[in-house]
This record gives sequence, structure tokens and C-alpha cells, in this order.
Amino acid sequence: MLKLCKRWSRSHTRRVVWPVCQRKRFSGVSGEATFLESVNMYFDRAAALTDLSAGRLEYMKACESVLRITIPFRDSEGKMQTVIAYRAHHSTHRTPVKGGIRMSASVDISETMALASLMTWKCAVVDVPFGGAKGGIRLDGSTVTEAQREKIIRSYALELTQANMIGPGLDVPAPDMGTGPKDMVWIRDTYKSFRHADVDADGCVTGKPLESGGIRGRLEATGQGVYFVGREFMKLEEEVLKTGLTPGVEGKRVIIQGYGNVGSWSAFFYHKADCKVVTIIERDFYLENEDGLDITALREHFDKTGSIQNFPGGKTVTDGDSAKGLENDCDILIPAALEQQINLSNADNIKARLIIEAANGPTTPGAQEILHKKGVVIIPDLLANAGGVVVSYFEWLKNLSHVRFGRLSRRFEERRGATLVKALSSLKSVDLSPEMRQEIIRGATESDFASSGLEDTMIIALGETVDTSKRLGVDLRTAAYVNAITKVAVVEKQRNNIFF
Ligand SMILES: NC(=O)C1=CN([C@@H]2O[C@H](COP(=O)(O)OP(=O)(O)OC[C@H]3O[C@@H](n4cnc5c(N)ncnc54)[C@H](OP(=O)(O)O)[C@@H]3O)[C@@H](O)[C@H]2O)C=CC1
Ligand SMILES: O=C(O)CCC(=O)C(=O)O
Repeated sequence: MLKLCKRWSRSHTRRVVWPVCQRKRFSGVSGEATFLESVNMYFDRAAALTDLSAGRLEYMKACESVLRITIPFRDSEGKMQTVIAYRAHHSTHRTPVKGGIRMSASVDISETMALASLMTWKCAVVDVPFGGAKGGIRLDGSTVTEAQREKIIRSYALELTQANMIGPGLDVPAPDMGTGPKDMVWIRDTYKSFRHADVDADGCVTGKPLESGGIRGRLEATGQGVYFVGREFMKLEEEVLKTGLTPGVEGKRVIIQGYGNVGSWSAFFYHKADCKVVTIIERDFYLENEDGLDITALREHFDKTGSIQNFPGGKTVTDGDSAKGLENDCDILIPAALEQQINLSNADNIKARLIIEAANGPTTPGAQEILHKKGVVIIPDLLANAGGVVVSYFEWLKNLSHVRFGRLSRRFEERRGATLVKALSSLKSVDLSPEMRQEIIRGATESDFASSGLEDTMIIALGETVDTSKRLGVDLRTAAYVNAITKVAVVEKQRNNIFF
């Protein structure tokens, strides 16, 4: 695709599509590569193991275009404020492009481009047929009212619509850090008001609530994927041996950073699988219990108080930097908050033997080197947290087909199951328990399809990654990038871009 380079303005918002060559360099953790530089370093390391030409790799690495938007709004004192927002398209080798929208005070163009790039490689790792994109709104969501937030989100969606950077066949955003289902409804509604004749308009965004075209299972999908990938990895004896742990997730001590969407659902699934969640780290404190936190009771506490702080079933530690909790004793560490949390300043002190990257970009290249030397295994972000985009893909398919998964077949399957049970019951040699009967009779629901489709996808992607890592003798991140780059290159070559 040609790099976009347009500039235009309208009365209430301004939009600029920046040619990527104008991007600035932004700093990250002091003395370390920025997030974008890290993603590119990981890409380069893997790219060197492919037989693709340097020119093609350079093109594949670059971010195709970035839309920059300025959104005005009036704060609670009536003063005019401006919010900067972005939408980056890393690769349109497949369309639509896909990726969440982050809302945070630390959003910048460089971070958005890094996240968009990760989306390209992530979709390829799990065979989701999308290109990579990401959005960012530079705003601390807790500083605005709901009405102000709605206006900002709708303005953002309006600008994307007018720039042709949203639509079921163009670009399909979703939630990321700081955004959620309600924001997705405002986006869908804004898009639909301009494209009201588009029968597929619901597919312009995923992560919507069920009543507004969402799918059962998207809310928990990223955390559930983080669980599936960890559970399957822990079954691979040869791989587990490298960590020094015993096979199986059961009984393992887990630390989770971030109790938002991804962190809370990861906690739920690991706890359900009989792991001990011993520490949960939030921005200003961490919560610990050596015997494992009761995650069900913790959820109730969160729902009542709006925070996990002072949960009576654990000790809340507020003194000092909460990231110190990453260094607590555990088997598995699941960073599920921000990028660059595991860096040169703390990598030496990490006790975990397995790190499952639920967040995007939580480990810097410098930290990774230290951890690898210590024998720590890292299941990388582009594989570990892909569950969100996988179930987003299912939501998009649901929106385009205009029917809930299982609606046409469930009753039919149940009748056939009942006939089978009847036939089996007539055989004296067969003794079916009530649970077995129920399992045979029950037709698959939408949740069953979403969850089993996600499970299958994560198992296949982990298998492919482990195979490549063994074949090339490289770590899992490099292997996942090699697989992703190879898959994207096939599509690039087949389409034979006329601009090459
Ligand atoms: N949502 C999704 O489907 C996907 C998300 N991801 C990635 O997962 C990560 C988390 O996203 P998500 O759960 O959606 O975001 P949320 O906004 O739902 O939650 C983020 C959580 O992290 C906490 N947090 C913020 N800063 C810190 C910090 N410095 N130390 C500890 N905790 C902190 C937040 O606390 P507070 O509320 O105080 O800010 C919040 O509890 C991000 O990296 C995101 O890109 C990846 C794939 C899909
Ligand atoms: O669900 C999606 O489409 C995107 C999720 C996302 O932003 C991510 O995986 O980082």
C-alpha cells in the first residue's frame, strides 16, 4: 500500500495522516530500547533467520500509515481541552486491519505504532486473517465524566469514519487498556449513523456488549487464551524441563500484574485450574497471600469496593514501588498491565521460572537476555495474549453472518444426541452416567463455540511456535516472529503488490 500523506482540517477536529518517515523517536525506560525499538529488534532477530530479502523485510517491518487526530472538549469547569489520538495501520497485507484502542495518559505515536506492529505478527501467529492496526487516545479516562468521554470517543469514531479508517472490510477496532464494551457501542453507533445502509455495520468494531452485536466469550477471551497457552505449555515435558518446574499447572504459584480485563480473567482461569495466585500487583500497591488468594471472594470485594485494595483475604502492601511485587517468589509470572515492566532494573531479581506475557511488550530485550541466561522461559505476547483478537475474529464473523453461532444447529444436535442416548441405553453392556447422557445430548452454544475455537487456535499456535523453536534452536519469541514473518511474506508475495 502507498504510504498516506494527506492533511486536511475541519471546524471541530483536526486530522493529519502522517507519512511514517516523519515519526519521532520517543524514550522508554531509561537506558533501554523504546517499546517500538524493542518490537523492531525482536523482528530483526527473527527476520535474519528467514530467507527473505533485506528490502522485503524492511518494507514488512515499517508501519504503513498513522492518522493523528486532535479532539477538543470542554472540561468540567467549561475550559477547552484538547486530546490527541492516533490510529496506526502497520500492515494492510490483509484487510480488514485489526487492533484495539488504548486510552491512557501515556499514549504516544511511537507506542501506538509498536502496538500496531505487534498486531500484524499476532494475527499471523494465530492465523486470524487480518492486517495489524492499533489506536491510542492520550487521556487518563478517570479525569473525565461519562458524557465527556462519550463525546471524545464519538469524535474519534467520526474522524476514523471520515478518513475511511474504520469499517467491517477496512479496519475493525476493539478494546485495549482503558477502553471497554461501552466505548465500542459508541463507536459502532457513530459509524452506523454515517453508514446506515451498510448491513454489515455491526462488524465495524468488536468487543461490543452482547445486546449490541457482541459475542459470548469476548470479555474473558484474552485471559482465557493466556490460560490455555500456559496449560498446554505445562503439558510439554521437554519444554517444562527447561524451566525447572514440574509438568502441569495445578498447584503452581502465580503472580499477576494488573487486575483489569486481562489480569482479572487470567486470575480467574488459573485459580479455577487449582493454581495459587499468590500476588496481584496494581498501580499503587500489591496484594499477597502465600497460600493463594481466593479469587472468587476477591472478585466480590472488587465489585463491592471498585478495587482489590484491602481485600481481607490477603495483605495489601502500599509502601514503595508496587512493581517490587514482580520480584516475589513464584513459579509463573503473568504481566498483564503495561509494556516494559520487566526491564534491566528488575530482571535479575525475578524469581519466576516461566513468564507468560499477557500484556503487550512487558519484557525489554535487555531483560529478556538476563532472563534467558537464568533459564527462564518466556511465552511471548504475540502468542500468549492473542485470545482477544481470536474471539474478536469470531465476533466479526458473527456480525457478517447475522446469526448467533449454534442457532441453526443446536436443537437438531440435541435431538440427534437424545436418539443416540436412547439407542445406547437399550444395550445392556452400556451404562451411561447422568453426566455422560447430558454431555451427549447437549447441543453446542455460542460460548462453547467461542471457547473451543479459542482453545484449538491457541493449542495449534503454541505447537507451531514450539516446533519452530526446536527446529531453529531459538527462544519462543524468536520462533513466533519467524512463523509470523513467514506467513505474512507468503501473502505479500502472492498478491504481488504492483507498487513494488
Ligand atoms: N483487552 C484485551 O483484550 C487485550 C489487552 N492486551 C494487553 O493487556 C494489557 C492489559 O490490558 P487490559 O486488561 O485490557 O487493560 P485494563 O485497562 O482493563 O487494565 C489494566 C490494569 O492494569 C493496571 N495498571 C496500570 N498501570 C499499572 C502499573 N504501573 N502497575 C500495575 N498495574 C497497572 C490498571 O490499573 P488502573 O485502573 O489503576 O490504571 C488496570 O487494573 C495491555 O498491555 C493490553 O495492551 C492484549 C491483548 C488483548
Ligand atoms: O480484539 C482485538 O481485535 C484486538 C485486541 C488487541 O488490541 C490486542 O491483542 O492487543
